[in-house]
Amino acid sequence: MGTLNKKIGFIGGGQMGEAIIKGLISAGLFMGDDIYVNVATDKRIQYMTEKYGVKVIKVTEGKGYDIIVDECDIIVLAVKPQVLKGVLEAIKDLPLREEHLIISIVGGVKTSAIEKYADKTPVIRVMPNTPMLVNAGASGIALGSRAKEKDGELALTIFKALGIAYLVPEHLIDPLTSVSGCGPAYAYLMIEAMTDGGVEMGLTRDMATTLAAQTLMGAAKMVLETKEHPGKLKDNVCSPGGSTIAGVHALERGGFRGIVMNAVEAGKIRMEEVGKKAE
Ligand SMILES: NC(=O)C1=CN([C@@H]2O[C@H](COP(=O)(O)OP(=O)(O)OC[C@H]3O[C@@H](n4cnc5c(N)ncnc54)[C@H](O)[C@@H]3O)[C@@H](O)[C@H]2O)C=CC1
Ligand SMILES: O=C(O)[C@@H]1CCC=N1
Repeated sequence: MGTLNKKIGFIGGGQMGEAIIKGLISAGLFMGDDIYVNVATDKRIQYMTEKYGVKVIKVTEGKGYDIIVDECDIIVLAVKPQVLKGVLEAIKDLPLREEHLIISIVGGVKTSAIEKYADKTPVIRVMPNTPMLVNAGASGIALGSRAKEKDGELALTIFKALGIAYLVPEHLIDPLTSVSGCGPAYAYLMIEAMTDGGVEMGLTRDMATTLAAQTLMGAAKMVLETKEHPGKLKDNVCSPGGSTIAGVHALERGGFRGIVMNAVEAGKIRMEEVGKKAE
């Protein structure tokens, strides 16, 4: 048994389910043996079993969730929003108890929508992100109406093992989604664009990608470790009359900060729409 001395089951073992499983095993919170995963394809059964030594159960015609409900203390909903309703319809008649904890990472879907299908079980909503795969995740956690402080502590322990995690009121989860959930994609665009610029100036693609990625990581580390305002750190790079301020001018002429703020706003609006459709 892992250090949490609990069993955890994942309904959905795709990209995010796998990222969480990998992090939990390497943190020692759960052993492969304590982890159950529902998957939808045979290929995934073989991959998850061989790679993580977890117990994998295939879902066919809406069946296969009972083992997770019977065996696990924590049930993680890690399917796409579009299939969530079918999953909830299928698990609502299973013996979900007060002692279970449901953790949903499904984008946009409120705890109240999930609580309707599980009349005793506490529900927690988490928005993690893909850098969990390399132990550098950033998650927001919100408690549903039945979740107690101890449930929040448990979720914090789980997601802090995969990076950083904040407990927030639920109305902040959609805004947070667009900053940290979607944010990696925005950062990859920046890395790709800086790489293309480097390639245009004659750098090899490999070297330019590594330089750009290391630069974003280093800049992020500076913000986190020095706790300086990003504007001050930016000023420190800009020599008077130098190259950085010329680059900053070019970015601002293109509306860089406004565009990024628009992206964060668009992500939040879309997440709300996706959530409403899924509920
Ligand atoms: N991709 C991301 O960066 C983030 C995603 N999320 C949320 O995580 C959830 C999962 O996303 P991903 O892992 O990226 O998707 P994914 O498509 O990689 O994984 C979903 C998995 O569920 C399986 N599945 C489909 N129907 C099923 C069923 N009825 N029962 C059991 N398993 C079933 C699929 O075969 C697939 O492997 C989504 O709701 C998304 O909003 C949250 C944070 C970040
Ligand atoms: O794009 C999405 O909807 C999900 C939620 C946050 C990241 N990926």
